[in-house]
Amino acid sequence: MFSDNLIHAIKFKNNPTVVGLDPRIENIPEFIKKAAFNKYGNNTKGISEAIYYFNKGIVDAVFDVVPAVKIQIAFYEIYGADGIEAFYKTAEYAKEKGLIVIADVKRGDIADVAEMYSKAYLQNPSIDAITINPYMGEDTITPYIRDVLEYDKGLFILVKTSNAGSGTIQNLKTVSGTVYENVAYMVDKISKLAEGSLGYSSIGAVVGATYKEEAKILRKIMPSAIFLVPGYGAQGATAEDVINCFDENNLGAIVNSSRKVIFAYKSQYWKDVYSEYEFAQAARAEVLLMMGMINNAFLKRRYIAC
Ligand SMILES: O=c1ccn([C@@H]2O[C@H](COP(=O)(O)O)[C@@H](O)[C@H]2O)c(=O)[nH]1
Repeated sequence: MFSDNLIHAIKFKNNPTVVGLDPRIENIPEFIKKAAFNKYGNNTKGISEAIYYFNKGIVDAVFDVVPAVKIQIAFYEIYGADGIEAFYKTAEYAKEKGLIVIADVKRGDIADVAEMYSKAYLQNPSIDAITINPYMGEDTITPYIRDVLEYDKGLFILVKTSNAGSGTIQNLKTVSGTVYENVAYMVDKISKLAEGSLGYSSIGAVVGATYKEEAKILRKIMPSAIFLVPGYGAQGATAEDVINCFDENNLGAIVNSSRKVIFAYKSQYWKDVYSEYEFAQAARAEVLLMMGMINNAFLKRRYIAC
């Protein structure tokens, strides 16, 4: 089952971090762009080849230390069919390297249309899980639930997102709590349908790392949901901020970092250590640092509790 596989991978690697493959062409090393553009031209094909080559380097550098990658489809869609090809080639490559592949597609539409989106991703052998937007209502997520069970895949439902403006809608108060709490109650109910042998569900929630207090509330409302936690690093959240997303066993969450990891070679911290030719080693160093920070935060939490 998806949730069992994810929990096993997190335990095996002792690492709950996920590398986000959100390639921005302007940040990809010049030597990669030069090679791809010389071969295919500075067009959607050349850019998509550069992206794929870059992603491959990142995957090769981190596959043994992280359980999963999250691929944000927007960075591929922008390059049309060539970009989509790079998206699927990246997913296939990551899968070949034994990684769990999360496609961050944030779909949401009426049920008839959702059925198409659901099949498009959840039937694909290279994709293990997707993100969806539930804000059109419970009926719109039913097709995904069916496919999660049929194809043994995972689902991460947006509950409380990491962006600064998420409160304008998600924090609105209703007679039964905030909007995001109500969505969490719905996710909790649905997640019971897909619980694995380790007590975690293949139907999880997206909870932003940038909302520490909300995460504490949400952890209680959805005890068996695995949280996909974006917002670490580039959006400002730290290991201390994500700790509330984890349960008392230090499980139940995976923390994503995209820009901060994949473009680490350009950062203030690593730029004097790694050259652009060593972009992948820099990403590995950043991810190991993140892993260390989160594992330290677990120790600190236990120490304080004693
Ligand atoms: O609430 C959300 C949901 C998804 N995301 C996605 O996570 C990454 C964040 O990238 P960083 O570079 O680490 O900031 C990106 O793919 C978003 O689409 C999110 O940020 N917040």
